[in-house]
Amino acid sequence: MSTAPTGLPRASAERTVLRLARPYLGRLVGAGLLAAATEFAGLALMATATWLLMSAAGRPPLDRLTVAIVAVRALAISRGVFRYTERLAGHDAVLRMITDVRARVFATLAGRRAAPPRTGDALSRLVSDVEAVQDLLLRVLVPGSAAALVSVVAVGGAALISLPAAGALAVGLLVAGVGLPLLATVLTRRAAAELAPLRGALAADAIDLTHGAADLAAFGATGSALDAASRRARRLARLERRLAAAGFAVDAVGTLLAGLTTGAVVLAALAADVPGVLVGVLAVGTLAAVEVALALVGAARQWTQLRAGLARVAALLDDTTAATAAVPSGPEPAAAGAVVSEPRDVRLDGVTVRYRAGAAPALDHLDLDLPAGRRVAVVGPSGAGKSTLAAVLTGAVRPSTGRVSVDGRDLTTYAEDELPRAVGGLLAEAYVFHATVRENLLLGRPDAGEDELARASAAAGLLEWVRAQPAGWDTVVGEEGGQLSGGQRQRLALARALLGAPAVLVLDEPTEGLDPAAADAVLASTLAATPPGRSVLLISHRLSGLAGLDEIVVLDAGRVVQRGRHDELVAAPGWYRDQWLLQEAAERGYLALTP
Ligand SMILES: Nc1ncnc2c1ncn2[C@@H]1O[C@H](COP(=O)(O)OP(=O)(O)OP(=O)(O)O)[C@@H](O)[C@H]1O
Repeated sequence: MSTAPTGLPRASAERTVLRLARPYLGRLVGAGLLAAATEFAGLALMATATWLLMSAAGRPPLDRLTVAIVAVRALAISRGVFRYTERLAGHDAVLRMITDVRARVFATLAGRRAAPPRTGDALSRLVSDVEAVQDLLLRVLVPGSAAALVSVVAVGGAALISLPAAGALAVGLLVAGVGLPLLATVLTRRAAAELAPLRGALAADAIDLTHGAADLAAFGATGSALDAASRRARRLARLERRLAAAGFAVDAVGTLLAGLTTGAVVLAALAADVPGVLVGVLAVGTLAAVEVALALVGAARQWTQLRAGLARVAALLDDTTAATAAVPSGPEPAAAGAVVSEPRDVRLDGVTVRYRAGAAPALDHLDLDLPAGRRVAVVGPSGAGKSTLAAVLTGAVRPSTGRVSVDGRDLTTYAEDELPRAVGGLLAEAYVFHATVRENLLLGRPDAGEDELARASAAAGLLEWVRAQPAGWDTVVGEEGGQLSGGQRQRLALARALLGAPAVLVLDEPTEGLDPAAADAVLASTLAATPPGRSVLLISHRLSGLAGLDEIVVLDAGRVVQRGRHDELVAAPGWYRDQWLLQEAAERGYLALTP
C-alpha cells in the first residue's frame, strides 16, 4: 500500500514550495490585501446596513442617514470589485508561479532519467501534486491571511464601541479561527493522509482488474484479486464517511460558536450600557466576523489534504530524496497450496469458434490430440486461429460447437480455480500488474520460494535484470509494467507462466518482442525448464527452435493444413517450408547486420 511519500520533514516541504513564490511575493501580498478588503467590505456592509435599518426605525431626518445609505451602496459595489480583482491578482501570481514549478519538476525528472525507477503511481499523481501548490496559495494562504487580518480589524472596530464586547468577540474569533481549525486538522489528519494513497491503489486496482482480467482468470486469481480490491474500496468508503462526519461536526460547532459569540458580545455590550442600535450593529457584525474566521477551518482542511502532494513536489524540487511514493498493492496471489499438476491428455473434437454470427470461423471443426507429455508447436499465418486455440484450451473462449476435454473430462466441468492447474500459461498480450516483480511472479504460484522464482526467471532470461535492480524482486514495475522494456515485460510474463507449471503449458508467442538470438535462447531455456511429462503447446510466429518439438501443427483459416516434425515439414512443399526459407533468409540478413 502507498505510504508517506517522502523523507522530507513536512514543514520544510511548505518552505521549499513557498521559496518559489518569492518572485511573485508582491502580487501575492496584493491578492491577500484585496481578499481582506473583500471580507472587510462584506463585514462593514452588514454592520452599516444594520445601523441604517435600526436607525431608520426611529424616523430620524433623512440627512442623518445619507452617509450610511451611500456607504451601503459603495460597500456592496466595492465588495464585488474587490472579489474580482482579488481573484484576478491571485490567479495571475499563482499561475505564473505554477509555470515555474512545472518547469522545475519536469527538468528534475528529465535529469533523473538514469535514476532508479520511479513508480507509475507517483508519476501519475504528479500533475495533481503540482496543483496542490496552486491550492496552497489560493485556497489556504491568501484566504487564511485575509481572514486573520479582518478578524483583527473587527476586534479593533468593536473595541471602539465597547471594550468588554470586543473581548468577547476576540475570544470567539480565536476559537473559530485557531481552535476549530486545529481541531479539524487533528480529527482529519490521519484519515486524509491515508485517503490519497488508497484512492491511487483503487485506481490501480480498477486498471489491473479490467486489463488483467484474462491473466487473473488464467491463474485462478480473479476471486482473491476482487476480494482485495473490495477490501480497499470498503476501507476507502469508511474513511470518506469518517471524514465527512468529522467535517459536518466541525461545521456544526462553527455555527454554534457564531451564536454563542454573538450572545456573549450582546450581553457584554448591554452590561456596558451600549446604545441599542450599536448593540444590533455589534450582534450582526459578530455573526459576519465569525463567519469570516470560520474560513480558516476550510483553509486548514484544504491544507491537510494538500500536504502529501506538497511533500512529494518538494522532494522532487529539492532533489535530495527520491520520491519513493507508493509501493502499490499488487494482485493478491491465489489461494496457497502447492501446484501439483499431473500429466494430462487434452483433446479437441470438431471445435469451431465463431466470434460473430456470419463471420468466418476462427477455428473450423478442429480436431487435435495433445497426449500427456507431448510438446507441440502451432504455427500458421496471421489470423489462422492460433491465439484462439490457446484461448479455447485455457477456457477463455468457449467453442461454438465441438468439445474440449482434459483427461476425458469436458473442460466446462472444471472449476474456475481447478482449470489453471490443468491448462494454463502465457496468453497473448499478457498483462503485467502495477506491483513488484515478486508479486507479479507469485500470481503464477503463490507459495513459490525464492529459488523457484530464480529458476523461472532464469529460464525466461529475466534473472540478470532482476539481480541488477537495487530493489531486486521488490522492484516495482509500474502501471501495466510501464517501467519495463517490452522484452522485459514479456520475460516477466513468461517467467510467471513457467512458475505456474500447469500440466498443459500453453505459451502464446513467448518470445514476442525479443530479437532473434534472444528469442532462440529464451525458447530453448523455456523448453528445458519444463519438466518431462508436462505437455507444451507453443504458439509461435518464428519457426526457428522448433526442431526439438514432438510435432508441429500448421493452422490456416482455423484448420490443420500440415502436421509433422520440423525435418519432415521442411522437406515437404507447403506453407511451413516457404515460411522457413523466408525467415532463414531474413535472419541471415539480420545477423549479417548485427555487429
Ligand atoms: N475477440 C475477437 N473478436 C472477433 N474476432 C476475433 C477476435 N479474436 C480473433 N478474432 C478473429 O479470429 C481470427 C483468428 O484470430 P487469432 O487471433 O486466433 O489468429 P492468430 O493465428 O493468433 O493470428 P496472429 O498470428 O496474427 O496473432 C481472425 O480472423 C481474427 O480477426
